[in-house]
Amino acid sequence: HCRLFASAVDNGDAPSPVEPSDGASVVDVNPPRGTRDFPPEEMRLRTWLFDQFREVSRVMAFEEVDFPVLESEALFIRKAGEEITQQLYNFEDKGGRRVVLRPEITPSLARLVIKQGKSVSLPLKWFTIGQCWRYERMTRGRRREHYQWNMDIFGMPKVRAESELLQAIVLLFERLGITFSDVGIRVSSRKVLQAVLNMYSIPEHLFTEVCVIVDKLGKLTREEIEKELISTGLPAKAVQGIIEVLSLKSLPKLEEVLGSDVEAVADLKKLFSFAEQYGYADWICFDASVVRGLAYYTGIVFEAFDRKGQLRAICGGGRYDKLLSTFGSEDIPACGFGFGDAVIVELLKEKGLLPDLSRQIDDIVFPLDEELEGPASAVASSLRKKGRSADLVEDKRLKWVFKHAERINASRLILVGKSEWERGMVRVKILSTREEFEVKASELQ
Ligand SMILES: Nc1ccc(Br)nc1
Repeated sequence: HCRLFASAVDNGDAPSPVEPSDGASVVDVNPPRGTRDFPPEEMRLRTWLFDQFREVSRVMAFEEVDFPVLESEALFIRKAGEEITQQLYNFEDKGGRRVVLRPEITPSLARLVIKQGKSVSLPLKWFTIGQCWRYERMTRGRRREHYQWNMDIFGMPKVRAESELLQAIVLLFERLGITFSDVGIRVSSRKVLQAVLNMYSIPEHLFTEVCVIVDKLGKLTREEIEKELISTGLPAKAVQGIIEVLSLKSLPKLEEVLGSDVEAVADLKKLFSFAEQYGYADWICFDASVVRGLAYYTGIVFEAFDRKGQLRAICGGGRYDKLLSTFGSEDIPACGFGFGDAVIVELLKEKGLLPDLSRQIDDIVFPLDEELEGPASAVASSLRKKGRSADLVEDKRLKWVFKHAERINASRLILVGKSEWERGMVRVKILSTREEFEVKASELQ
C-alpha cells in the first residue's frame, strides 16, 4: 500500500551544470532523476508530518520498527502483473545478489514477523515511516522515491484490525485539520469479488489477476476493463456480473445480491457498526469498486480520497491473510495500510492547512569583538546545557546580527561586551519588546 510525495524540491529536468570560468564543468548539483533534496524549509514540513504520523501511532499503541531500504528481489517477485512489481528498482550487487530498493514496506514487515517467529506475541501492531522506490521511465516525469507511513497488525483475524487502522487514518486527518467533508474513505472487501467469481464458478487462480485488473476502474474505461477481464478467459456473463456488483455503493443492495450469509457482507456490516461506536462513521462509505492494486489483499480493502476528486488516493490498505505462505511460512492473518506524504501535502496546500513552520531559535550569542569570542563560547555552552537553542554568531556587523535575529525568530540577543564581561555581566536584548538589561553571566537562564 503506498502513495506519493508531492512537494519538497522537485527534480524536474535538471538544468545543465554551471560552467565556471576555468572551463571545468561543475558536478550536476541536482539529485538523481526522480529524487528530491530536503532543504531546511521542506525538511521542517516533512518532519512535522512525520511527527503527526508518529503521534497517531503512539496513541494507537503501535510500536515503531524499521528495515533496510535495500531488500532481496525475491521478496517482490509476484506474477499478478501489478504496476509495483513491473517498476522494481532492481539490480545485481557486487556479490551477484539480486536486490531492490524496496517499492513498498509490507513484504519487509512479513519477513521480520517470520524471522521473529514464536518470539513475538500476537497480535502485534507495528508502524514505520520509510522511503520506497520505483524505477519508472521518466517519460511521465513522476518521482522514483517517496516516503510512506505504514501501520500493520499481525495476528488479528477479525475486522477489529481494519476498524483500528481506519481510526488511525481518521485521527491523522483530524490532527491535520481535515474533515470528513474534505475526505472520505471508500471501504469494500475482496471477498465481494470472490463471491461473484464463485457465483460463476470461476477458478480460484484467476482471483488475484482479476483484482489487479478491476483496480484500474476509474483509470481505464469500462470497455478496456471488460476487454482485459475477457482476456483472462472469463466468460462474458461473469464479466458483466463483476462490473454490475462492483458498481454497487449500498451495503443493503450488496446484501440483496450476495445474501446475508456471505462473509464479505457480514464483515462489512460489522465494520460499519464498529465505525459508529468509534465515532468515524461519517468518514467511511461502502464502495464495491475498491479492490486496491496489490496482489496480496484477501479481504477488506480501503482507500482515502479527496471528495473533490482532484487528487490520487491519499492512502490505502487492507487485509492480507495469505502473504506469509507466499514466503514459505505459516500464514498469520494481517492487515495494514500505507500513507504517502505526497498527496496529503497537495491536499493541505489546497485547503490552506499547511502549518507555519518558520524557524525559531531561543538565543543569539554575539561577541562584540574578537577578544570576547572565548567568553561567548562559555555563554553559548551554558545556555545550551540548560536546553536553550543558542546560535553563536561572530565576524558580523551588529546590523547583520539584528537582521539575522529577525530571520530566525530569535527570542533574545545576548551581547558579550568587554566592559560588561569585566564585571561578570552580559547584555540581554528581548527582541519582541526591545527591552534591554544586564545579567550576571553565571545566572543567565
Ligand atoms: N511503489 C512506489 C514507490 C515509489 C513511488 Br514514487 N511510487 C510508488
